Amino acid sequence: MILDVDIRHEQGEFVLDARFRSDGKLTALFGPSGSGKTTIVNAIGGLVRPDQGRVTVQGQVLVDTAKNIFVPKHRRRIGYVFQEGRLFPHLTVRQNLLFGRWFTPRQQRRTSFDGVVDLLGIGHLLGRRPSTLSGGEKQRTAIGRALLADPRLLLMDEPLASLDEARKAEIYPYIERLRDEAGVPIVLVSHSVAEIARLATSVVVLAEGRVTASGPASEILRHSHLFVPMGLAEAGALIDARVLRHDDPFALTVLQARAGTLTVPRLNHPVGTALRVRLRARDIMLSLHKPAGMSALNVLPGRISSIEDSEEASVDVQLDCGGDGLVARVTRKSVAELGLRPGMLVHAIIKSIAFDPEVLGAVNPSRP
Ligand SMILES: Nc1ncnc2c1ncn2[C@@H]1O[C@H](COP(=O)(O)OP(=O)(O)OP(=O)(O)O)[C@@H](O)[C@H]1O
Repeated sequence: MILDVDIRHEQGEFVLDARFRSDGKLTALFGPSGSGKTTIVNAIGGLVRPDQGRVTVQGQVLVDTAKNIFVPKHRRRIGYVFQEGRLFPHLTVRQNLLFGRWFTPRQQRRTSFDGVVDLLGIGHLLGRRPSTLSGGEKQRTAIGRALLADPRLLLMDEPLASLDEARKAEIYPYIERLRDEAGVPIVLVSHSVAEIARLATSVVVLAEGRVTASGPASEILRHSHLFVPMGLAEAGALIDARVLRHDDPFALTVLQARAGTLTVPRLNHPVGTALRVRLRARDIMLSLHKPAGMSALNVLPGRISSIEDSEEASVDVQLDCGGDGLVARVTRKSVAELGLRPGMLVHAIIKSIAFDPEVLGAVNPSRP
């Protein structure tokens, strides 16, 4: 188990009572402001000493109040990346990066300087000072500095929150590479469902100091009731696909998923690239028959696996489409009128514009 957290902690009026385990390469902590995300990150990093409980990272007990264990933060080998990179302004990028190394004894250094510089694409910035860098370049340098200390775990507390959408899109591929190549598990605090859908392998949902759900990202994101009240409109399926071919005359790309083929606006990824695609529940309609004479390009046959039991106007209908789990958010009225029930064969209709370029993340991205 990469991460095992079971803590209680009081802070003024606020009571944190959180328990979760994660084996994910990138665990996202998700929840409204004040739900306790930063407090958990700080308890893992050693900045907060919980009143009670245990924190274990990669098998090492960092906190166990029952045994009076509290490993001080400088002995935890946990890297931190904050919202605003916190680089040293008077040092160059190279010196900032090397600063990360000073605290790691030479014989424990496993990460290569050149490898990190290459992974984060910051070789051309080494002689510059932080004041001359863009927000995204600063964050890549801050990530590099944390990685060069050979951390057991990397904590990222809203590292992209201060960046605009364009800068975020620029940095996502680097975080994906970090997740897939660097071998250092990551805990990421995020408010953004789109960001989590793109980056997370596991998700822990928090509300008022408690864990309301946790598990693999593909499972958690499929259930909109887990996201109330923040992300109802954002819930959806995450499925794996590959670029099958490009249809240049029409500026389209065809993807192959287990569920079938999906046509999306032209992507720049080469044929064969593995992608993670998010299909939002609200963007999917259901039909009993294979539709004819309509403009939607994506129609996937599937079987209803379950229908949410709810008093609300809309409900989640979970589908199994050739082994891919999809979810459609439809009105309860439609469920009644179409006579939808588990086991039934239906067609999920998805408009190609429902594919959101920002969440089409490469699973094993090529070097940008
Ligand atoms: N030192 C402190 N003393 C008293 N209360 C605190 C202290 N630090 C945090 N809190 C309270 O603890 C609660 C949880 O804070 P925390 O920063 O963990 O939330 P969060 O989920 O990270 O929020 P955000 O998304 O806004 O960063 C909040 O109600 C906050 O006001």
